[in-house]
Amino acid sequence: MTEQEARAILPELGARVRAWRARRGMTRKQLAGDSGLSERFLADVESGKGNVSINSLEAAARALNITIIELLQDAPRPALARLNGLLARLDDNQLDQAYQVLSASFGRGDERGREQRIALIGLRGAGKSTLGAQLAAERGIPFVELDREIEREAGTSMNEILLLHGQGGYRRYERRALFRISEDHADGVVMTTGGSIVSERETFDLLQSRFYCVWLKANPEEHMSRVVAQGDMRPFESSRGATREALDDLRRILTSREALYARADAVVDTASRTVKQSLKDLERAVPALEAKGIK
Ligand SMILES: Nc1ncnc2c1ncn2[C@@H]1O[C@H](COP(=O)(O)OP(=O)(O)OP(=O)(O)O)[C@@H](O)[C@H]1O
Ligand SMILES: O=C(O)C1=C[C@@H](O)[C@@H](O)[C@H](O)C1
Ligand SMILES: [Mg+2]
Repeated sequence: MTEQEARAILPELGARVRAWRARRGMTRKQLAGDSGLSERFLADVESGKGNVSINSLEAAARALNITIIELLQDAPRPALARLNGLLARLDDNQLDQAYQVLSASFGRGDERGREQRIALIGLRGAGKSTLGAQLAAERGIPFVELDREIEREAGTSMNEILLLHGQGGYRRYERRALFRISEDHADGVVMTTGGSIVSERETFDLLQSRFYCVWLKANPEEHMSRVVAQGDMRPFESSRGATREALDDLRRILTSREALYARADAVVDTASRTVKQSLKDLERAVPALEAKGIK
């Protein structure tokens, strides 16, 4: 973020503090009293001049009886807040059900050709490349690796993209590549993805809206032994192969992503299965192949 962009946030933040204070019907003097901040400081913040610290922001939010997140997020949409309130009471299973119901009514069913575009998601060593290539060959449809398409989009290697443009740049090329691949393959494709694709909501939403997603999973030990066999430990914390540290890191990453991967349309567990068995499981998990031209 440039200094100029950082400064542009301050008037926006000031307007939000003012709007919340108005909604609560609090004078600036009251907010100062309740938060322990000075009236002068609050006046500066509200007019976009004060570069407020996290602690002061927290104090103002608490006095307004909201969380710091609510203070920072975009203007609340009452209908969305009502829905969020309802969803927040559900457990994980109920949330999955709610997601299915909502996406069936309002979601991505109308995306042309979606069911024929298979995206394989999952952690490294899941078998995305191995099984993806075989599934595509069997179906007689193209096989693409998203990471290679991102490199094509950027005209340079993955390392260079990250070096030159950072994570943000990588994600931008990734979204462009996703658009292009889905536009180019109305008659079907099998695509592998990078393990972290689920971690940015906007990208994962785009992926799910245009591709039928299958989570290929395994247990941590198998992920690790498959990755070690390939001799490249990314993204796990290790310079010396399958250390305890690397396995702990893998477990942490898997745990933190499990609920996201689980949003896939289908799950195939490759643990203790041969490649041949998993290919059969994958075939069963994906929609039947439509004859070309029939939509
Ligand atoms: N049941 C199975 N299904 C898939 N692959 C398996 C299975 N059992 C063992 N393997 C082996 O695990 C490895 C999976 O590697 P692969 O490169 O396909 O994973 P990947 O998901 O593409 O990983 P990356 O994210 O690094 O690209 C292969 O060497 C494959 O032979
Ligand atoms: O799971 C991950 O976070 C990653 C997986 C790899 O495919 C690479 O995309 C990168 O090392 C990050
Ligand atoms: Mg791969």
